[in-house]
Amino acid sequence: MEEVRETSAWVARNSSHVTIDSSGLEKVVETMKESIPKVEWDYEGIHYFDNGPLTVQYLFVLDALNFCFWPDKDLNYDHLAKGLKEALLNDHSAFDADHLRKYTGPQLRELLKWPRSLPLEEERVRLLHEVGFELERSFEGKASKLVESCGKSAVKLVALVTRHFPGFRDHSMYKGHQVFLYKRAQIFAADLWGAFKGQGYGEFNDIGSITMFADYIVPAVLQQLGVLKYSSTLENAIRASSEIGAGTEEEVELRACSIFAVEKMRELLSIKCGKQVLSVELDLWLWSVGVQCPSLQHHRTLSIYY
Ligand SMILES: Nc1nc2c(c(CN[C@H]3C=C[C@H](O)[C@@H]3O)cn2[C@@H]2O[C@H](COP(=O)(O)O)[C@@H](O)[C@H]2O)c(=O)[nH]1
Repeated sequence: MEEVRETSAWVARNSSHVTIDSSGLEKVVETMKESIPKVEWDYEGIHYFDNGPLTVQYLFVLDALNFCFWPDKDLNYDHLAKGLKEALLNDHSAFDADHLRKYTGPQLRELLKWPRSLPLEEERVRLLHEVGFELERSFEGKASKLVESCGKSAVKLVALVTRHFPGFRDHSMYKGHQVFLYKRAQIFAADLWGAFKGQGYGEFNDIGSITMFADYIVPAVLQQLGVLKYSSTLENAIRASSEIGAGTEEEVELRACSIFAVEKMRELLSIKCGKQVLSVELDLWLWSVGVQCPSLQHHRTLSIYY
């Protein structure tokens, strides 16, 4: 994901509101010298897995909807992963492409057993339709065909997903530059790799190319660890739970600086301790720390990308 790395680095070099504190970064790496924390994919036991193509379909639908849970204070990622799993266990055809094309808001709510409107519900439904329609048009209705056509390359998979499915084209304009973040497309590749343990549909020869997934949890963890520093205006806005507009400098910097910081962390681990770690592994560790910390305050942006 050279374009994600390069454009995030550009943002980090030109940022106004978020900075990477190199001594904070070194301290964190120091604590990881002895043993690098490793978190098992699906450590929560909430995902569907049958070692076959239906799991690929499940993960693609999951990552098509893997964004913006916070507007409902009781809703989180676990509800989505578990709800979709239950739906699939009850009806193996629930995510067939022709079904995906037809979901309504109330049906999606029912599927997730959620008693009220979902945040950005209309967008969630539109994205499901987009996935169903394009899978049917180009991949015989099967996300597994999409994955098979990538020749074990995560980079190709991200390129193919973003080319065919506009909802996955997570990018922004920043100080006149186009910045690529591709959170949901990259996490789809990582979820396959994690779920299938690097085998079968999860075998990618270039998994090291994937960056961290710029969401709203990991930036907050990096700040708490002292790796990211915010301007006082940004810090106050996050503390006050004020909404931060999508595409604002602040929002792009929070996400891009997180990607750059995790790349730096990986580099430093290699230089200082000779340990080779994947950004995907660092991401899952940082994310799991964040979701287990209920007092963590994260930035709030209405977005379909994360
Ligand atoms: N960077 C990063 N962000 C991630 C995930 C995951 C889940 N990955 C699964 C894969 C294997 C594991 O076992 C995990 O279960 C979700 N998110 C993001 O978090 C936010 C949800 O927060 P809350 O509202 O509190 O539930 C939202 O933006 C969502 O898109 C990740 O891994 N990395």
